[in-house]
Amino acid sequence: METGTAEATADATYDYDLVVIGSGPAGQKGAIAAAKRGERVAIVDRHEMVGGVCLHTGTIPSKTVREAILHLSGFRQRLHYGRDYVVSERISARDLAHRVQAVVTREVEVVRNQLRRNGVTTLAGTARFVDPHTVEVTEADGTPERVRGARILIACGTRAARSPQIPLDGVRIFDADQLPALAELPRELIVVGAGVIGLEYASMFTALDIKVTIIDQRPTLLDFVDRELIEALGYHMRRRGATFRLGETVASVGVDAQGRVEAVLDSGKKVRGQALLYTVGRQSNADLLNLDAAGLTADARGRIAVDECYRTGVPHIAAAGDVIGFPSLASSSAEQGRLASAHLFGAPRRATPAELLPYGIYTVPEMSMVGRTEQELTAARIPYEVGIAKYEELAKGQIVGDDTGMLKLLFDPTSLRLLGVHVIGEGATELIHIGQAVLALGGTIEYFRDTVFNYPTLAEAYKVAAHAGLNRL
Ligand SMILES: Cc1cc2nc3c(=O)[nH]c(=O)nc-3n(C[C@H](O)[C@H](O)[C@H](O)COP(=O)(O)OP(=O)(O)OC[C@H]3O[C@@H](n4cnc5c(N)ncnc54)[C@H](O)[C@@H]3O)c2cc1C
Ligand SMILES: NC(=O)c1ccc[n+]([C@@H]2O[C@H](COP(=O)([O-])OP(=O)(O)OC[C@H]3O[C@@H](n4cnc5c(N)ncnc54)[C@H](O)[C@@H]3O)[C@@H](O)[C@H]2O)c1
Repeated sequence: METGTAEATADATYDYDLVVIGSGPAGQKGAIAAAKRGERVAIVDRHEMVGGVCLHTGTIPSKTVREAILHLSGFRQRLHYGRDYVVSERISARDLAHRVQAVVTREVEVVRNQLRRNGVTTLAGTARFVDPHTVEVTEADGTPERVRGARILIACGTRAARSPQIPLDGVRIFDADQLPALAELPRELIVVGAGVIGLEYASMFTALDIKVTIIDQRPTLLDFVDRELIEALGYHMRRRGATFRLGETVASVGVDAQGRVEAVLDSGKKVRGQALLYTVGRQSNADLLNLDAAGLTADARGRIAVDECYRTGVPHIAAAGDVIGFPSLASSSAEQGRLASAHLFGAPRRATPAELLPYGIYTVPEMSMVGRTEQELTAARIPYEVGIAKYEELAKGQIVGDDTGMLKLLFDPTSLRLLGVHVIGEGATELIHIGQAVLALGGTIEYFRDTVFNYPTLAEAYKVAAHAGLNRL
């Protein structure tokens, strides 16, 4: 196996020390990490996709839409001014798209500048392997160019999974990749697939008083999330008019004679609505890479297998991000890209252990977690105690207009070591990092009891929960 910068740069037959396929979080961070070491790096992506799914159709657009909805609907102020309070009487798809466009344009600039400043060459086009060191980059006009890399990082990510039974038109029947470009908001929406994407969008739309029906073949929602949080989410969404049809599989989708979208379920039922969002998972882009030519294979779901150093079966080729599967998050993909790049150049770094990865789920209300759930601890027969703080007990909860949030600490009743943190409510995805730090450092919940937090803050929930937990012992 080739390692070390010297051998790679000494070999004049390579155009680059590293060629990166895909400019999402994994590709970007992998490319920049190598460039910072002084390597010659090229990154390949279609011109209009620089920044990846993360920037153009995934994380950034969806979180911007969420923020725009919460702002324009006056959702956060309803505790103070009543459930009918709105900031803008008519919220259109154009209002949301305008905000997405502004954020994406700015972020694309940031990504392009970062790559340029670090001397990374951007090659516009789609890459496919010709041999294990050569990729052919085909530009939009069809012109091919071949580049040779001493090392290659595959970070080609995913696209929305599609099915011939679901005739997407991007107007009435659409997937998450098409949603940010919608011309009109429906008054009622069917969401097929209650994974993270489906639930995030479904809950955002209920905040706009759009009538949402959520269908999923599984009987329960997001099994990796604390059950109390899921119950709370379901309660809030139902209160805003959402209907859940769980344990039901969608067999096909069509449009009826009245122009209404109709989802036909395996059970024979039909669910009708004005529009349908299809979010049943993601499909890897590895099928477009001609992996055979590189001596690589992907599994049935298009995922490329890697070892703990992100190396594929071909030692000079690494893979990172969604194309390697779990956990398929922008946050972890970026870190995997950095680590893969470091390993490729023989400078290994330690990865964050999986149990310390935080999850942020931007439903309304948002949820976040780190460490273990009650279900996992019970299954592993690990004794635990619980400390809960409700936002209604916090002055800041009242101030920001959230009196339904909750923070839950799970800890060892003997050693008092923190085992898990689960939060639902305003600021959950930010708050979680306090718990993550204590968990990573092997701390106990006495830390929260003995620390002075700013007042008034939502972070104070840690102290309230720690006291509540200790009182139960
Ligand atoms: C709707 C939605 C919301 C999400 N929200 C969150 C969130 O809130 N938080 C979070 O952490 N994660 C979120 N995610 C997941 C996150 O977006 C992904 O985990 C992340 O984008 C994966 O990064 P990546 O680098 O693997 O690839 P991607 O971001 O998928 O980028 C891959 C890039 O590779 C390019 N590419 C593919 N094939 C080729 C080829 N042959 N040649 C050249 N280029 C190629 C593509 O054009 C694309 O630009 C969300 C995803 C979606 C869809
Ligand atoms: N905040 C975040 O971190 C965030 C946000 C969005 C997306 N993501 C990432 O994106 C990835 C993809 O998310 P996703 O929600 O598309 O996929 P998913 O695989 O998580 O969920 C798809 C859901 O669709 C259901 N389903 C599949 N076929 C069906 C059918 N015919 N009828 C009814 N239900 C059906 C499945 O049971 C499943 O619950 C996730 O793995 C996640 O990591 C992360």
